[in-house]
Order: sequence, then structure tokens, then C-alpha cells
Amino acid sequence: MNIHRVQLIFNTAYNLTNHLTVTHLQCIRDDRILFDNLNFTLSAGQLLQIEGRNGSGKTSLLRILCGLTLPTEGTVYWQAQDIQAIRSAYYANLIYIGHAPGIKAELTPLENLAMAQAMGCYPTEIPLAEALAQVGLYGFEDVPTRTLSAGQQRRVALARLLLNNAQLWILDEPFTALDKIAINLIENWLEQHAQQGGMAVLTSHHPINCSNTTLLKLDA
Ligand SMILES: Nc1ncnc2c1ncn2[C@@H]1O[C@H](COP(=O)(O)OP(=O)(O)OP(=O)(O)O)[C@@H](O)[C@H]1O
Repeated sequence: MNIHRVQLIFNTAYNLTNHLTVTHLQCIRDDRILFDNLNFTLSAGQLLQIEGRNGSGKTSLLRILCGLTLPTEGTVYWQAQDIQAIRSAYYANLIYIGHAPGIKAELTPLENLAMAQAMGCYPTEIPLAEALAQVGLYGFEDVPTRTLSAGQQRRVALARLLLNNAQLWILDEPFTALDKIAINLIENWLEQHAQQGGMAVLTSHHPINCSNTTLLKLDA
């Protein structure tokens, strides 16, 4: 099943003064320092690609940025406020898609998207069937998601990006299992998202074909 349409779908203007800042971030696992004194600011319209060998701490960093794990030292700020102090406001602006697709295998793709849309704070108006069609899953709306291929399941997960207006996307290996057409689509979304003042932090072992992308190497 091919992706049959690529069009401009993000039309939200975000607050261009918003930013994500980390200061003196440190993560220790089992007495091993994965990273130390990590500092950066991501502003509206910017993309950050985290690169590093297996086990270098990319997922650990993303989980810290999401507030799911506490750093051993340092702080993550959203709009200059510690994310731990403004969790609901922060999560209203965040979509996190982790390593696992985060979808319910027994539900259909449509049911999964309905749940994701209901949980977001700023839902878009895109019909769910249209969101699925955008990721090439027209005709797969009502099958159990577990019967889909790995790449198709990843597409269902990524379709969540169309359902809510969240300024910050945090994506762990979003291109895993995707074919070239789907990779191109997601790069296109990232580009559009950044142009609208969105921002994204993502891990990938491959170069990303998007402008305004900064590379952060964890094992440099
Ligand atoms: N909850 C945990 N408890 C103990 N150690 C952990 C935990 N989570 C991760 N680690 C360890 O931290 C290290 C970094 O893991 P992480 O998943 O962040 O790496 P990664 O850079 O994302 O790797 P990959 O490229 O393989 O996905 C690994 O050695 C891992 O075993």
C-alpha cells in the first residue's frame, strides 16, 4: 500500500518564543556515565537529531526530556520553567513516540488513533480516516493492528503527529521499519512542522534530510 498523497497538512502557528533548554544534564546508569554536563537550547523552528552508538544513552536522554526519567544532575526547562514543575502545561505541548510504537495491538488503527486524539490537548480537525490515508493505510482502518506489518504499525504510531497540535515532538528512531516513501513523508512532516514554528528532538542512525537540523553526538 503506497502513500497516495503528500500535501501541506500542518497549519498551526506556534508561539515562537517557546524553547526547550537543558542545563548541566547528567545521566548515570549502573555506575556508567552516559552523558555529563549536556547543555543545549532548542528554539521554535529547530530540529535536533541525537546520534550515537548503541547504548550511548539516546533513549535515556529522550526519556529525561519527556520527564519520564529524572536526570542524575541538571534540569530540563520548557519556556524557562523546570518541566517537573509544569508537567501538565509541558505535556500539552508534547508528543512523544518512543521506540515501541505505543499502540494497542488488539485495537484497530482507527480505534488507536481515536484514543490518541482524545488524549491530546489541542486536537486537529483532520478526520481519523484521512490521517490513516496520509500514512498509506487506506483500507486497513478496521483490522486488528497486530495483523499489520512492522512498518505499517510504525505508520499508525506516526499518524498521531497529525492528530494534535503539539509544538514539541520527541521521536525515538521514528524511521525504524519504514520504507523510503514513508521516510520521505516523515521528513516532509518534520520540515513543515519546523516551518510552522514547531520543534523536534529525534534519534536516528541515518542522516535526516531536513533543513534547520542540528546534530548532537552523544559519544563524541
Ligand atoms: N532502566 C534502566 N536501568 C539500568 N540501565 C539502563 C536502563 N535504561 C537504560 N539502561 C542502560 O543505559 C544504557 C543506554 O541505554 P539507551 O537505551 O539510552 O541507549 P541508546 O543510545 O538509545 O541505544 P540504542 O541505539 O541501542 O537504542 C544501556 O547500556 C542500557 O543498558
